[in-house]
Parts: sequence; structure tokens; C-alpha cells
Amino acid sequence: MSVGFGGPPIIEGIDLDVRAGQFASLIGPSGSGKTSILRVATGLLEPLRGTVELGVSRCRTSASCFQDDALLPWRTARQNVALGLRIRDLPPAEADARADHWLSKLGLAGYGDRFPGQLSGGQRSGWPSPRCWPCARSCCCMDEPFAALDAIVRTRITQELLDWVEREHLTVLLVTHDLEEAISASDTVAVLGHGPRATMRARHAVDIPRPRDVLEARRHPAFGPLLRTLWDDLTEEAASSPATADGAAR
Ligand SMILES: Nc1ncnc2c1ncn2[C@@H]1O[C@H](COP(=O)(O)OP(=O)(O)OP(=O)(O)O)[C@@H](O)[C@H]1O
Repeated sequence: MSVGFGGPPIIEGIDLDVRAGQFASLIGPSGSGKTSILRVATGLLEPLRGTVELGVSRCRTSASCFQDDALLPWRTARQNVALGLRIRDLPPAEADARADHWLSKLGLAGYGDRFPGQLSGGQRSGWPSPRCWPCARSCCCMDEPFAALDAIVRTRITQELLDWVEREHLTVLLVTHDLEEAISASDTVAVLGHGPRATMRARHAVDIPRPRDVLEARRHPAFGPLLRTLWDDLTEEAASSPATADGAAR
């Protein structure tokens, strides 16, 4: 697959095969094209050449959550998070109870009646992700959904995501800069090379059984070696990138 915006392709010859039920993460340098791939996967962007298949063709029954997803300012925290569950036709009381549970995992127990404007940027940043999960019938695409969360909250909500994914048998494509998050959540981690014309550098299987406990996964013997491999991949990409000091020095 190739992707572009009118000029030369920003991504060339990417082959990203995600099987139904698989949890795949996509990592890579800033500007390498991760969000663009997600947009192609969800049908928001047409590839120049090729197609993306994510369990079902082009994720027709997908839900997606992007970095700049808006919260609805006239809805409370609970109503924002419960929106996906209500779209899924859960009875209001059940949707509210589940939304409160997710808010508590986001460190916002007791904040359900607050409006977005009454909370900090970090406090609001985790909502779009659980809001979108229930809308996914087969596949869920997420772009750095937990980037602004602190480590404890991030671990808790990632566990909620994994539990939901297991329960709903979802296919997931997650874009993240957090290598530990990528390994502990995924079955495979794809590494994009640097721009301006990115290609796929590597694809690694995560040999840790599912269902997973996020913290236990980090103690699994396969975790450390894969973390070092991903780090090496990204370090070498930075060293060869024309856009970084490392690459410029070569
Ligand atoms: N609408 C657009 N028009 C032109 N170029 C774009 C557009 N959107 C993205 N690009 C370019 O495509 C490249 C990839 O962008 P993309 O947002 O997919 O990268 P990314 O890997 O998700 O980056 P980050 O990790 O910083 O979020 C970048 O060089 C960017 O400038």
C-alpha cells in the first residue's frame, strides 16, 4: 500500500496484515505515517495504491479514536463516556454504571457529573477511548489514546481495554509511541521506518499468551528482549533519518 497527499507518497509499499481477533500495534518515528495508516484502515483516507484489510475489509464495522477527538461540552463526563454504550443500545442505568466504572479506572471516580470544561486537559484526555470501544462491532482503531495519562491510570485503562477486547473478540489496531504499552497489549508490533517516504521496517510477534494482565505481561520472559529489539529498531531509524540530528550527522 502507498499513501500520499497529492505530492510524493509519504508511505511506500506497506504490507500490514492484521488477522481477525488480533491486537496489532503500530510504532514508528513522528511523522512516519502511523495516523495516515489508521485513517486508511478506517476508510477516512484512500490509499494511492493497494488496500488495507483488518479482519473485515476496510474495517466496515469499525470504531476509531483519534488524537484530536472532541468531547461533547454539553454532556457530562459520564454522558460522554456512556455515549458509545448508548449507541450500542445498553439501557441507560447499565451504560451509566459501566461509564462510571471506566471513569474510576481513569482516576475520575466521583467526577461523572462534571462537564469537560470543569476538568483538566489530562483528566479529559482518556475519555474518547472507552467512548469508542462499544461502537466497535469487529474492529477498533486507536491513535495514542492514553498518551496524556499518568502511568498508573494508563495501566488501569489499558487493562480495561484488553478485557473489553477479549470479551468482544475485537480486532485492534493501536498507534502508540509507548513501546511497553505496545508489547503488553499486542499480538504483533509493526515498526514503521522514518519519513519522508516511510516503509515498514519490521514486524514482531509478541510471544505472550492471552488473555493478559498488563503488569504480568511486563514480567514475562519474552517482554525484555522484545523491548530491546524495538528500541534498537527505532534507534537505527533515528540514526538514518535525514530529519534528526543523528541522521543529519551521518
Ligand atoms: N493532510 C495532510 N496533508 C499533507 N501532508 C500530511 C497530511 N497529514 C499528514 N501529512 C504528512 O504525512 C506524514 C505522516 O503524517 P502522520 O500524521 O500519519 O504521521 P504519524 O506517524 O502519525 O506522526 P506522529 O507520531 O507525530 O503523530 C507527515 O510528514 C505529515 O506531515
